[in-house]
Amino acid sequence: MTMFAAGRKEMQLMDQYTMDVIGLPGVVLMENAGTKIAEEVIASSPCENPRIIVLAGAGNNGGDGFVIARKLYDSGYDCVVCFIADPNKMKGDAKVHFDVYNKRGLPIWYFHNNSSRKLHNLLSEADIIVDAMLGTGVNGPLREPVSEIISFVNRLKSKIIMSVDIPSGLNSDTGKAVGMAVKASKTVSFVYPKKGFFLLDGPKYIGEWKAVDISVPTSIVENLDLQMPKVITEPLVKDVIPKRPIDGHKGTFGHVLVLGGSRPYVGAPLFTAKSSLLSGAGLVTLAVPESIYPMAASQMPQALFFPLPEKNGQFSEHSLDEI
Ligand SMILES: NC(=O)C1=CN([C@@H]2O[C@H](COP(=O)(O)OP(=O)(O)OC[C@H]3O[C@@H](n4cnc5c(N)ncnc54)[C@H](O)[C@@H]3O)[C@@H](O)[C@H]2O)[C@@H](O)CC1
Ligand SMILES: [K+]
Repeated sequence: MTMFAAGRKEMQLMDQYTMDVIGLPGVVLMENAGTKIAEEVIASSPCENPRIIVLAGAGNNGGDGFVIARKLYDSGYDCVVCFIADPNKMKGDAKVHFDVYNKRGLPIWYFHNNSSRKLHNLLSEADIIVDAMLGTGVNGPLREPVSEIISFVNRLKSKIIMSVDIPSGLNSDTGKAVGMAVKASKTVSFVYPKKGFFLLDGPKYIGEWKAVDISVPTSIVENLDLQMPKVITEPLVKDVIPKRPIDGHKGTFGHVLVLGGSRPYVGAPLFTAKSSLLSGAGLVTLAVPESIYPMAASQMPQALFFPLPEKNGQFSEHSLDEI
């Protein structure tokens, strides 16, 4: 499967198509999303009975958090949701899962202005922190209490911090962390990794990343003609590099001519020739100004050499005739 890097818009279009055209409701996607993350949390568990805290916001990322906590609870884990927003702001699919969680009477703790110390204690005692505060819907500089909570989470040592879809605070399109973002040890993203994982601040925040299927079919990319950058993965590289015939030899894998260098710049043609051989070329010929030929040849005996006429340490016009 081709791995694309998706932006916020593309994810919205794919989710919407799955719901409106295919007919799979958003609450089902959220159930799938939460189930997949709960499996990842269990697989990453550092001990037999980890204490798990799920930080949940009021949007759909927080809705995922409620599913994750319910699944973990039902699998026998010690898990509590810390809800960091105003419950009255919950709506849509997230509200459905918030209500399900509460009707089950599962553990929840509501963060409020004077409860920072209690939250710090809860976080300090946790083995795993699941970050479901903000997802692709983050907009503008972080507001309180999210920024205070993120700065505390980032100061904690030796915890597993798993971000749901994207580290809270990171922009999924640009990779910009406006002020700050959660420094995740692992980010588990839905359908595709987000473009922001690979841009600007992204690589500093995402930790290890993984994309999981939530029943949004990837064929939608073609149906909607979405244009997204490809992520260079091992399967993609294997697909792109031609297969080497079993009876192949140096004559079958192509012959690269490296033309370059001058008296002060000997390294560039040598690096290019070495890279060519490492990339699979059968033969490499280095055409260099004749005065640097002895030095270049001593560095790379595996290449063929073609010294060319020079003037003041650079190719002269007579080189053209030889080439
Ligand atoms: N059906 C769907 O659309 C699905 C969505 N999913 C989840 O939904 C997420 C996107 O959900 P939403 O679009 O609801 O957005 P988010 O949940 O990412 O963010 C919206 C919430 O963040 C708050 N917020 C935004 N900017 C803020 C800031 N600068 N400071 C403080 N608070 C801020 C908003 O007040 C709102 O409560 C995805 O990342 C993914 O986790 C998944 O459940 C899969 C299915
Ligand atoms: K998140």
